[in-house]
Order: sequence, then structure tokens, then C-alpha cells
Amino acid sequence: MLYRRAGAQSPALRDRSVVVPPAPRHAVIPHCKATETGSSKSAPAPPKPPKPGPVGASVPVTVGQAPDGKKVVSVTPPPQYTATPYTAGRVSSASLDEEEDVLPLRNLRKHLKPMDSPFVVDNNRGGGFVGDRDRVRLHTVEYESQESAGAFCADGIATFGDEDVCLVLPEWAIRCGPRKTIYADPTQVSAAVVTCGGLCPGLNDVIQNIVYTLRDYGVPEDNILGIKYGLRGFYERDEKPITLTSEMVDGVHLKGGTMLGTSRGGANIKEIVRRIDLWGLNMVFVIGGNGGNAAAHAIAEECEASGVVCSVVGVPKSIDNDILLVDRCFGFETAVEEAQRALLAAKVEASSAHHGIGLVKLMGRQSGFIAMQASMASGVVDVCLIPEIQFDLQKLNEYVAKVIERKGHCVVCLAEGAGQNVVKGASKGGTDASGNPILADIGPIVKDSLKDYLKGNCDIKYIDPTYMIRAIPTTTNDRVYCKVLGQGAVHGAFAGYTDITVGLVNTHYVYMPIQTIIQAPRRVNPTGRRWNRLVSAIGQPNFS
Ligand SMILES: Nc1ncnc2c1ncn2[C@@H]1O[C@H](COP(=O)(O)OP(=O)(O)O)[C@@H](O)[C@H]1O
Ligand SMILES: O=P(O)(O)OC[C@H]1O[C@](O)(COP(=O)(O)O)[C@@H](O)[C@@H]1O
Repeated sequence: MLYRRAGAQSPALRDRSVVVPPAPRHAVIPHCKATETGSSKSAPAPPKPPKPGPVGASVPVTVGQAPDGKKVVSVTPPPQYTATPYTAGRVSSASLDEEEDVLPLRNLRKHLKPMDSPFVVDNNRGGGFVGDRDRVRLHTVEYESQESAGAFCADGIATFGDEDVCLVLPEWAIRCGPRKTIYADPTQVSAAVVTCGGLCPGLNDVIQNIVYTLRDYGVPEDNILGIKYGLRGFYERDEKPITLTSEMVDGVHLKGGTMLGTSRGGANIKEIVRRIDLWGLNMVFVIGGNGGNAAAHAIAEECEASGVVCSVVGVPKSIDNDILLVDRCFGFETAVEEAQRALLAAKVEASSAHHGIGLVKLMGRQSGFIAMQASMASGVVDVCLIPEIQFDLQKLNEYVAKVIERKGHCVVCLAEGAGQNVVKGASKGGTDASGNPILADIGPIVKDSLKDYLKGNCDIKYIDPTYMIRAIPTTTNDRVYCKVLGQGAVHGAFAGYTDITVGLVNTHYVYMPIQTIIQAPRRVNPTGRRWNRLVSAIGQPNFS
């Protein structure tokens, strides 16, 4: 099902067109500010401590001393609920056959035999299981009115061609994780793992954790295949699949790139499904971006059409962070960390030169998340240019000149897809093997334009760290994230799902139908809070 609707009206507002704030479910307690003891007549009365709740009473605590020597106390409101162990989480009251507002997942269960998970005996090592009907809320914010930031398109904006559309999502997504009932006998499972598209930190981590989790379920070591150099590795004669053993994947997370190799293009879906059938694969894991997930969806469709029972699971990979709904893609955080290092270097170069300009190009073909986030994180950027917002070269030049006049130097961060309006003619056009547009190189164009405008009276250091950023291993948070994604992908396959992808949404791990996330690339919202925060922080004017 394509949860998608053209037009700018927020689905949240459509569904709740007159937004009446719901009655609060819990009493709202005013926040108690630190107050001075010993009131003077003119001083406002200290806020009354709230009525004691069921547990304990409010206790004034001395937190410091005012300049006049008076004690400053803080009154902590008492907890309004009783903490009892083991009662967290609301249990659904919906009956099993009730129609639910959930992102629907395809499954192969009617073709498969259910059995107990091998972890039932020890209750998944004490960690418990995820219920099939455990859900994660997709709409986490209730807006006061249409004017509230973000209310206009609450579920997220996607761009189709030149048109911005609001996504329409149901209330819930199915929770990711291990099930008590599984739909594949681990001893009979044959699985394949493939990586496709551009590199991204974390590919090896995900491969490793898919292998470890399959082994953990009891899948024989010889039954896990690694497909070489992307999807074409399924059927190209010169690159046979390899057997992925635990030993082979040991330590691979410490290296960048992908131990399997990757490629663009060459996704002959019929040939791939022929191999899946021939090799008796019943689980295929595709680690890829919008393209790779589109391929995974096409493989699932073709499996169904040709009667091949195989669970196809995507793991969304995008260094550009351009996957719809997913809080962040694996590798993105690592990329931002590395990208801001380049920006810091640009600052050092620029500020050490007379009329220095540090110009850094970062990846981001159609989504400027890396440039935006790295600019924000670095705290040294004066201008950030992203694909989502067109700019006028003349206005940019004038502004950079002003910054140099004011502070002696300027740092500009440029996403590779920015300014495609100004490079017209410089672009050869066309697409790469996967159908992605080939862009003109905006970096040298901006560099030359600044040089011309400033009549050479500047010292420009142009830094292009793009491939260096992509090639590094994950930093710790991404490493952990990749583990959960790898495990989640395998749990999803054992649960009998197919045509799904796994990701972090609103801070919880969920399964989503692949079709939902591949409708369009996720892009920075130029009127959204994140972009607004950056331009406010760096004082960037509009260059369009
Ligand atoms: N719509 C599609 N249907 C089937 N396969 C696709 C589709 N789009 C891309 N692919 C294939 O998916 C693989 C990865 O796509 P690509 O765009 O290169 O990278 P990414 O997965 O990072 O977006 C390529 O082999 C490509 O041919
Ligand atoms: O030179 P390559 O390997 O085609 O990759 C360049 C592209 O790959 C990316 O890093 C990631 O793109 P994908 O998500 O399509 O793999 C883009 O930012 C960049 O435009």
C-alpha cells in the first residue's frame, strides 16, 4: 500500500481538521523555578508547591546562595505516579481481528510451518519476545494548531520531481524484534546477503551481525552466502558467491567499505530470482539505499509471481540519510563526525590566511543532511548550501565578501547536489548505471566564481573529502545501531515477513513495508525547524 497523497495538506490536520487539544490525560504540574527564601514585599510570591502526590511530598532542597547571601532553594514536585516494578508499557486492548491503523507487512506464513523459536526455553535469554502486534506510534506529536511548526506536514515531506507532497501514514508501525513463534526451521534455512549502491560506514557491521544472528538461530554455517559486488553477483559467472562464516566476519566491523563488494546497476530481477530458486534460498538480505530497497521490493514481487517462497528483507543504507521515515540511516552519524573534521580544517586554513576562504564539498546528491548536520555540529560554518534550496551565485559571492570584510575569513560548506540551477550547461547530464542523475561538480564552479568576484584578493582552500568520509569504519553509536539492524533483519525473516525493511523510527525499531520508504528520497525541509536552526545559528541569509 502506498501511503502517499499529493498536495500540501497535513494528514494529521486532515484527520483532525479542527485541532481541539485533547483533555490532558495526566495532571499538568507547573515547573517550579528556583526561588529565594525570605520574601520581600515587591518580590513575586514563590510558586506554591503542588499537592503531594501518592508518593512522598515535595521537599525544598538548597541548591545555592544568592549574591545577597540568601539561600536559594528548589522545590521538586513529587512524583505523580507510583513506581511499581514490571508494569511499564500499555497493553493493547484491541481484539485480534480488529482492523488496525498499522503499516501492513507482507508475510509468507501461509506457505510456512510455525515452530517455537529456539530461544523459547530461556525466554530469549531473559530478554523476552516481541509480540506480533506490538506497535510503535508513528505520530508522536499532537499540534496545537495549523500554525505550529511542522503541523503543516506532520508525517514528513517527500519530493516527487518538482512537487512536494505530504506523506500519509497510519497511526502505528509493527515493532521489530525476535518472535516466540518462528516460520523457518533454522536447520533448513539458506540465506544470502548482498550490499549494493555507494559505500557507507557500517556495511561490514550489518553483514557481520546478520551472519552472527543467523548462526545464533542455528542456521548451518555453510548455508550463508555472501553475494559479490552487488546484485549482479547473483548471476554473473565471474563472481561466484562466497560462504560467509563467523570466522570470516570476525572483526570486519573495524574496516570501512564492504567485504562483499558493491556495485550500481545490473539488477536483473528475473535472473536474481532464478538463482534464489536454484540455490534454494529462503532468506535474502539486501543492504542498500532507495535503489537497493527498490530492488529488494522487486525481488519479493518476482518471488511471489514465480511461486518462490523466500523472505526478502532490506536494511536501509544511505550516507546521505535520504530514506523516508527512518530517524537516521546507519553510517550517517559517522559521516557527520568525519565531515565536521574537514570543516574544522577549513576553518583553520581560512582563518590563517589573508582573506581566507575554506570551501568544503560534502556528499549529498539530492539531500543535504550531511552538510546541514556537519555545519551545525562544527560551529565554524558561515554558509551552508544544500540541494533543496537554490541559490544565486552573485548573491553568494556578495555575502562571502561581506563575511570576509567583517571577520577576515569565511567557511563555506557545499553539498554536492547544491546549486544545480547554477551549473546548467556544465552538467553532462544522464544517469549512472542505477539511474541516479549524474551531477555537474559544483565545487570548482563556486571556487572559480568566488575567485573572480574577489578579483583574486582572497586565498581559497578547496577541500573535497567526500570519498574519504564514505570509506571509514563506524563510530560507536553507528556500530551499535548496525548490530540492532542486522539482528532485526534476521528476526523479521524468521517471523515470516517479506518485502520489509528495518529501521529506527521515532526512537524505536520497526519493520516497514519497503514500498513505503522508497516512494521518494527523504530531503531537508527548507521551511522546517532543522534548517531554520542552522540558518539562525550561522546568520545565513537567503541567496535565492
Ligand atoms: N527501481 C528499481 N528496481 C529494481 N532495482 C533497482 C531499482 N533502483 C535501483 N535498483 C538497483 O539497486 C541497486 C542499488 O541502487 P543504487 O541506486 O546504485 O544504490 P542505493 O541502493 O544506495 O540507492 C542497483 O543494482 C540498482 O540497479
Ligand atoms: O561515485 P559513486 O560511487 O557513484 O557515488 C556517489 C554517490 O554516492 C553517495 O555517496 C551515496 O549514494 P547512494 O545512496 O545512491 O549509494 C552519494 O552521496 C553520491 O552522490
